Amino acid sequence: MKVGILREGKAKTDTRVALTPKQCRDLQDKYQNLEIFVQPSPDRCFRDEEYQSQGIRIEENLSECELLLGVKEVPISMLIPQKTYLFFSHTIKKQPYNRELLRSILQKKIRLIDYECLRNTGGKRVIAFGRWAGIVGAHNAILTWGRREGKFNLKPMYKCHDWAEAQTYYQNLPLSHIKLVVTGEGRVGNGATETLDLMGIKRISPQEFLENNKAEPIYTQLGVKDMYRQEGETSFDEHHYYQHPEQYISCFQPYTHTANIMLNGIYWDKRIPVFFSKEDMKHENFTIRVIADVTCDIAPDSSIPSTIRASSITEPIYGYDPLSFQEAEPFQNNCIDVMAVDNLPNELPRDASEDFGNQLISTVWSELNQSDSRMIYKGTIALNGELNKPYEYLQDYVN
Ligand SMILES: NC(=O)c1ccc[n+]([C@@H]2O[C@H](COP(=O)([O-])OP(=O)(O)OC[C@H]3O[C@@H](n4cnc5c(N)ncnc54)[C@H](O)[C@@H]3O)[C@@H](O)[C@H]2O)c1
Repeated sequence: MKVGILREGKAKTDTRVALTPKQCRDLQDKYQNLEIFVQPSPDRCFRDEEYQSQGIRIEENLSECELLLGVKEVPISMLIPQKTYLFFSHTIKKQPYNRELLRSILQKKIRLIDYECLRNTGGKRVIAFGRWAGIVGAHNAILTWGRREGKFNLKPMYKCHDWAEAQTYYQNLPLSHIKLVVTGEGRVGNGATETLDLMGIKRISPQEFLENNKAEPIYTQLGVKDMYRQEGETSFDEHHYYQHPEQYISCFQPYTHTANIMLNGIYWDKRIPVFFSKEDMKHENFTIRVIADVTCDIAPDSSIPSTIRASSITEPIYGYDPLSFQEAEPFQNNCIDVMAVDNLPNELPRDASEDFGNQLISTVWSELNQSDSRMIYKGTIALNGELNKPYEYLQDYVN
C-alpha cells in the first residue's frame, strides 16, 4: 500500500503532522508492502530532511497513494478524487465554513474518515490532541498569572524546543497565592494536571479547595459530578447526565468566590448549563482573575461569557472588562485576563505529533486494513459520493 503524508494547507500555523519521520520508518520496516511518501513542506515541525534521513521519500505528487493522511481540513483545491483521506474535517456539527469541503468530497467520490469520529467499543475517542491542549493550556494559565502579578515571566511554550525544555522552568516559580480550578476530567483536564503537578502546585479535593484559606499554591479538578446536579436530587447519575444535560443546573458558583485562576477543559454545548453569567462576573465576590479557556467556545454560544474571541499563539492573552462586557488591555486590576488560544497543541507540535502518531499506529492502523472494521465504518463520513449511513443526518447541510 502507498500512503501519503499531506502538507497542511489550511494555515501556515498548522505545523503538526500525523506521523513523525521515525514513525514512518518504523511502519515501513514492519510492513513490507508499505511505502510512505511525504509532501514537501517548509512549515511542518519536522523538516523534509528529517524524513529523508529516515529513508522516507519526499514527493509533491501523491496521486499514486491510496491513503492520504492530514491533520486539519484539506483545502478543496488539494483534494484528489477517489482517494481515502484521514483528517479532522469539522463537518459533523454542520459547521457552515466546511460545507463546501464536504460537498467537494462527495463530488470527488472521496472516502473521508474523520479522526474525531474514530471511537472504541465503549464510545471513547481513540485519537486526539487534547492532552497537549491541556498541557499547554495550564502552562499559559500560569504564564498569564505571573505576568498579571508582575512576579515572573514564564517562557512561552511555543518558544521552547519541546516540553522537556519548558519543564526546566517549573522549579522555584513564586506561585504562593495560586488557587486554580480545573474543569474537565478528559484529555484536556488531565493534560492540564500533568503541568500543574510538575510545577509543584498541590492537588486537593473540591471540598478542601472551597475551605482552604492557607497561602499555598493549590488546585482542584472538577468532573461532571462536581459541576452539575438535578434540582432536588442528592445523587448524580453520570449516564443520565450525558443523555439529558438540559435537565441539570450548574453548581460551579462557589468556585467563582474562591479560585483566582480557572482552567476550562470541559466539553460544553448549548444543552449544558453555563458556569456563570456576565452579571455574576461583575460582583465583587467573583474572585477569578485569569481564565484559561481551553474549551474555547466563543460567546454568546459558550459556557464562559468573557471568551469573546479566540486568541493566537503569539498574542494569547486579552483583557475583559466585566462592567462594560468589552475587551480591554490585559493585566489591569479591574479586568479579567482571558487566554483563549484555539490551537494550543501547535505550541508543542513535535511532542503533540509524536503522541498523535503513536495513537494512530496503536489503535487505528490495523483497523484500516480490515474490511469489516466497526471503528472505520463509524468513522467514515463519506464514500462513493454518498454520506455513510451514520452521517445521513448531514444531507440537508450538504444540500
Ligand atoms: N483550545 C484547543 O486548542 C483545544 C484542543 C483540543 C481540544 N479542545 C476542546 O477542549 C474540550 C475538551 O476536550 P477533551 O479532549 O478533553 O475531551 P474529552 O472527551 O477527553 O473530555 C471531555 C470532558 O468533558 C466532560 N463532558 C461534559 N459533558 C459532556 C458531554 N455532553 N459529552 C462529552 N463530554 C462531556 C467529560 O466528562 C470530560 O470530562 C473540547 O471542547 C475540545 O474541543 C480545545
